[in-house]
Amino acid sequence: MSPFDVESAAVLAGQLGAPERNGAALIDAHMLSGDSINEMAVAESVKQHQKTYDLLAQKVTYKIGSKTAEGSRQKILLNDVSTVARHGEILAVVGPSGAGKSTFLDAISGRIDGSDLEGGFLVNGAPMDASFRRLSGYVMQDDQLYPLLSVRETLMFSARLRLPSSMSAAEKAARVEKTIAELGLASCADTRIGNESARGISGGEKRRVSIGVDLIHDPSVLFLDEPTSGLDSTAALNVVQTLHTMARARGRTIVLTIHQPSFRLLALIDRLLLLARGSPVYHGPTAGLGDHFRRFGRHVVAHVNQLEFALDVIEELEQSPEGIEPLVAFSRAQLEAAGPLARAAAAPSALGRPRADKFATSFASQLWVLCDRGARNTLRTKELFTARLVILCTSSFILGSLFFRIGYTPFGVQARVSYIIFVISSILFTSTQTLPVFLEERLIFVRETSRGAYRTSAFVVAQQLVYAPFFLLLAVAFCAISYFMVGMAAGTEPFLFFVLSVWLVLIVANTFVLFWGAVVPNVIRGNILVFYATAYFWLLSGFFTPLQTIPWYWIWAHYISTFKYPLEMLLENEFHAPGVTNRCFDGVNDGLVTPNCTLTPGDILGGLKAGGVHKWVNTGIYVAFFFAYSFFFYLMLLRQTNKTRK
Ligand SMILES: Nc1ncnc2c1ncn2[C@@H]1O[C@H](COP(=O)(O)OP(=O)(O)OP(=O)(O)O)[C@@H](O)[C@H]1O
Repeated sequence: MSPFDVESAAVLAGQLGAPERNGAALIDAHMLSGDSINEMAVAESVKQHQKTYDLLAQKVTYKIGSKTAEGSRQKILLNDVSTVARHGEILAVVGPSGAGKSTFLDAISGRIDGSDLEGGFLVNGAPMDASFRRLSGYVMQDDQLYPLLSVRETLMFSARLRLPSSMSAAEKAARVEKTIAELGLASCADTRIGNESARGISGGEKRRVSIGVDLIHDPSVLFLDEPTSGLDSTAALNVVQTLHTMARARGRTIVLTIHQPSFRLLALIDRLLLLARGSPVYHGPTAGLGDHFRRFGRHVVAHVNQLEFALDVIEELEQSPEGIEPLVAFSRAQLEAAGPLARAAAAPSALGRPRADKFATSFASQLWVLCDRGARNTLRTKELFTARLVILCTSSFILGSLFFRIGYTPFGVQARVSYIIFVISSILFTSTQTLPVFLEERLIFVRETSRGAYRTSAFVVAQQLVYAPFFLLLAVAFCAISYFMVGMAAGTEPFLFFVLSVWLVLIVANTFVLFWGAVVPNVIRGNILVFYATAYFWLLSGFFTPLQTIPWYWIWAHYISTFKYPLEMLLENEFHAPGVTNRCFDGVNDGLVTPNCTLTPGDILGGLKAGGVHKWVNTGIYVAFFFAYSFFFYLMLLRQTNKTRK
């Protein structure tokens, strides 16, 4: 073992800087050092890359549930687990199914919060804080990727978001190509990711793309939950080989969970944390696992995968009357005999406190990339784009033919009002189309922003910028078909105002749905919530329930109704239009308003309680609604980003 290796382990133990290291720390340092480490390479990498991180988990216990009067309903998911993950190494968290591997990975990566988590985590000797999440990458067990982007596009967007602006586009593209080659994705680089409805790349390839997305910016610390699941043995070996090289060559710290690794794969792993029912039953160099079990009284047969053997022993003990307790107690005693894993370090170690540069790129650059990605996804999502365009155009044509060329009669009034109400309600009630698409995107958003890929504000603005032109196209297409068929107020200004209003209704309705999409856990609840909220806004818009009949405690709902403002805007636009305002609608005096006219546009607006506020004032209020919902959407997303397992 080189002096460097001993020293860095001692650093981890919080002993660096002490004039004399005591025996326990040195034992600890020796225990922490893996024999298989290519010391020169790691030492060299430390020289080149100052940002290397060592993690220490100290006596971590995680319980869920609560203690009740009748007894404890608590479940212990992690029980007094301590471990160390060093730069330049791979630490694998292993154990039978349900042992707590993913839970431990969540804990050490800062994804578990709250009073149920006991013990502590140190990063280079300093307590782990929120900034740590930004400098580390986390590859989840579920692949959360945009199904309509190709492999190359997916990796390129990740590179554009996560690599610094100082890198040229060519350098970023080169990094993407290198990642594609390293992960063996060349043959499917231009294939779309796909999903249940549209077949794309295979499950194993998806796994590798997910890893690539988080590898591309070369994070200092990388957590991977089951990176080899769904991969054949060669592909699994390639992935772990890539991680191994990354750890060695660049001094990265890698922590992963893994199920039954093969012999060859195990050789690439430096350190193991073996868990059984949430308790540690071995922690140390991979090569030491056999010895540990030998000391426990179980002799590993030669040429047998040591980990497989250990898992078999655990399973056998679990079936026995005394359970795994003897092994847990033995392992604890071994750990204690070796000395404390680390002394709590009050001061940050020489490797430095974790420093997370907030974001790799500027707000403008993030916005540009997110708009580019959002536009591609929207254009390729048929339910959002083509289908919605076709539905709105068809609906507009049906409406136009139903109220074709209505005149200036009482029926004309009814038809105009019905047309306006139908336009608003059909848009508001069909806006939930965005919900399922957004809920899928939300998972990707959380994955990306929780690791500091971009600002939440950039995402919110990009969402609006991507949708706005698309909604303008829908509004123009819809109005161009039915507005003239119905024979609404003639003239450029009323028509353009009508288009503007329809556009705003589409935008506000979409923002309203996005806001709920950031709150609700699933599509069903989201649909119900949006539907009922919209239905009550409709009821309380003032059209069905006159303002004076609404109980005082529901008046607030009238003023925040998403129907009220566009309804008044469009009614005023129609009945105050130059060509309509002097028309008589009583059916007798069809023509200009005369003293005998019994139904003037003023009477109509008065009866509908509209026109009291200028249409541009209502427009201003409606635009304010858009900003308010966008802001709430932003706040809810921020909550999602910072959400941790409680
Ligand atoms: N929210 C929860 N409520 C109750 N039990 C939970 C909860 N989360 C996890 N568990 C339980 O905690 C244990 C550890 O779960 P975890 O997912 O960490 O195991 P694992 O070792 O990663 O399993 P696998 O290899 O099957 O993925 C399991 O028994 C699981 O059922």
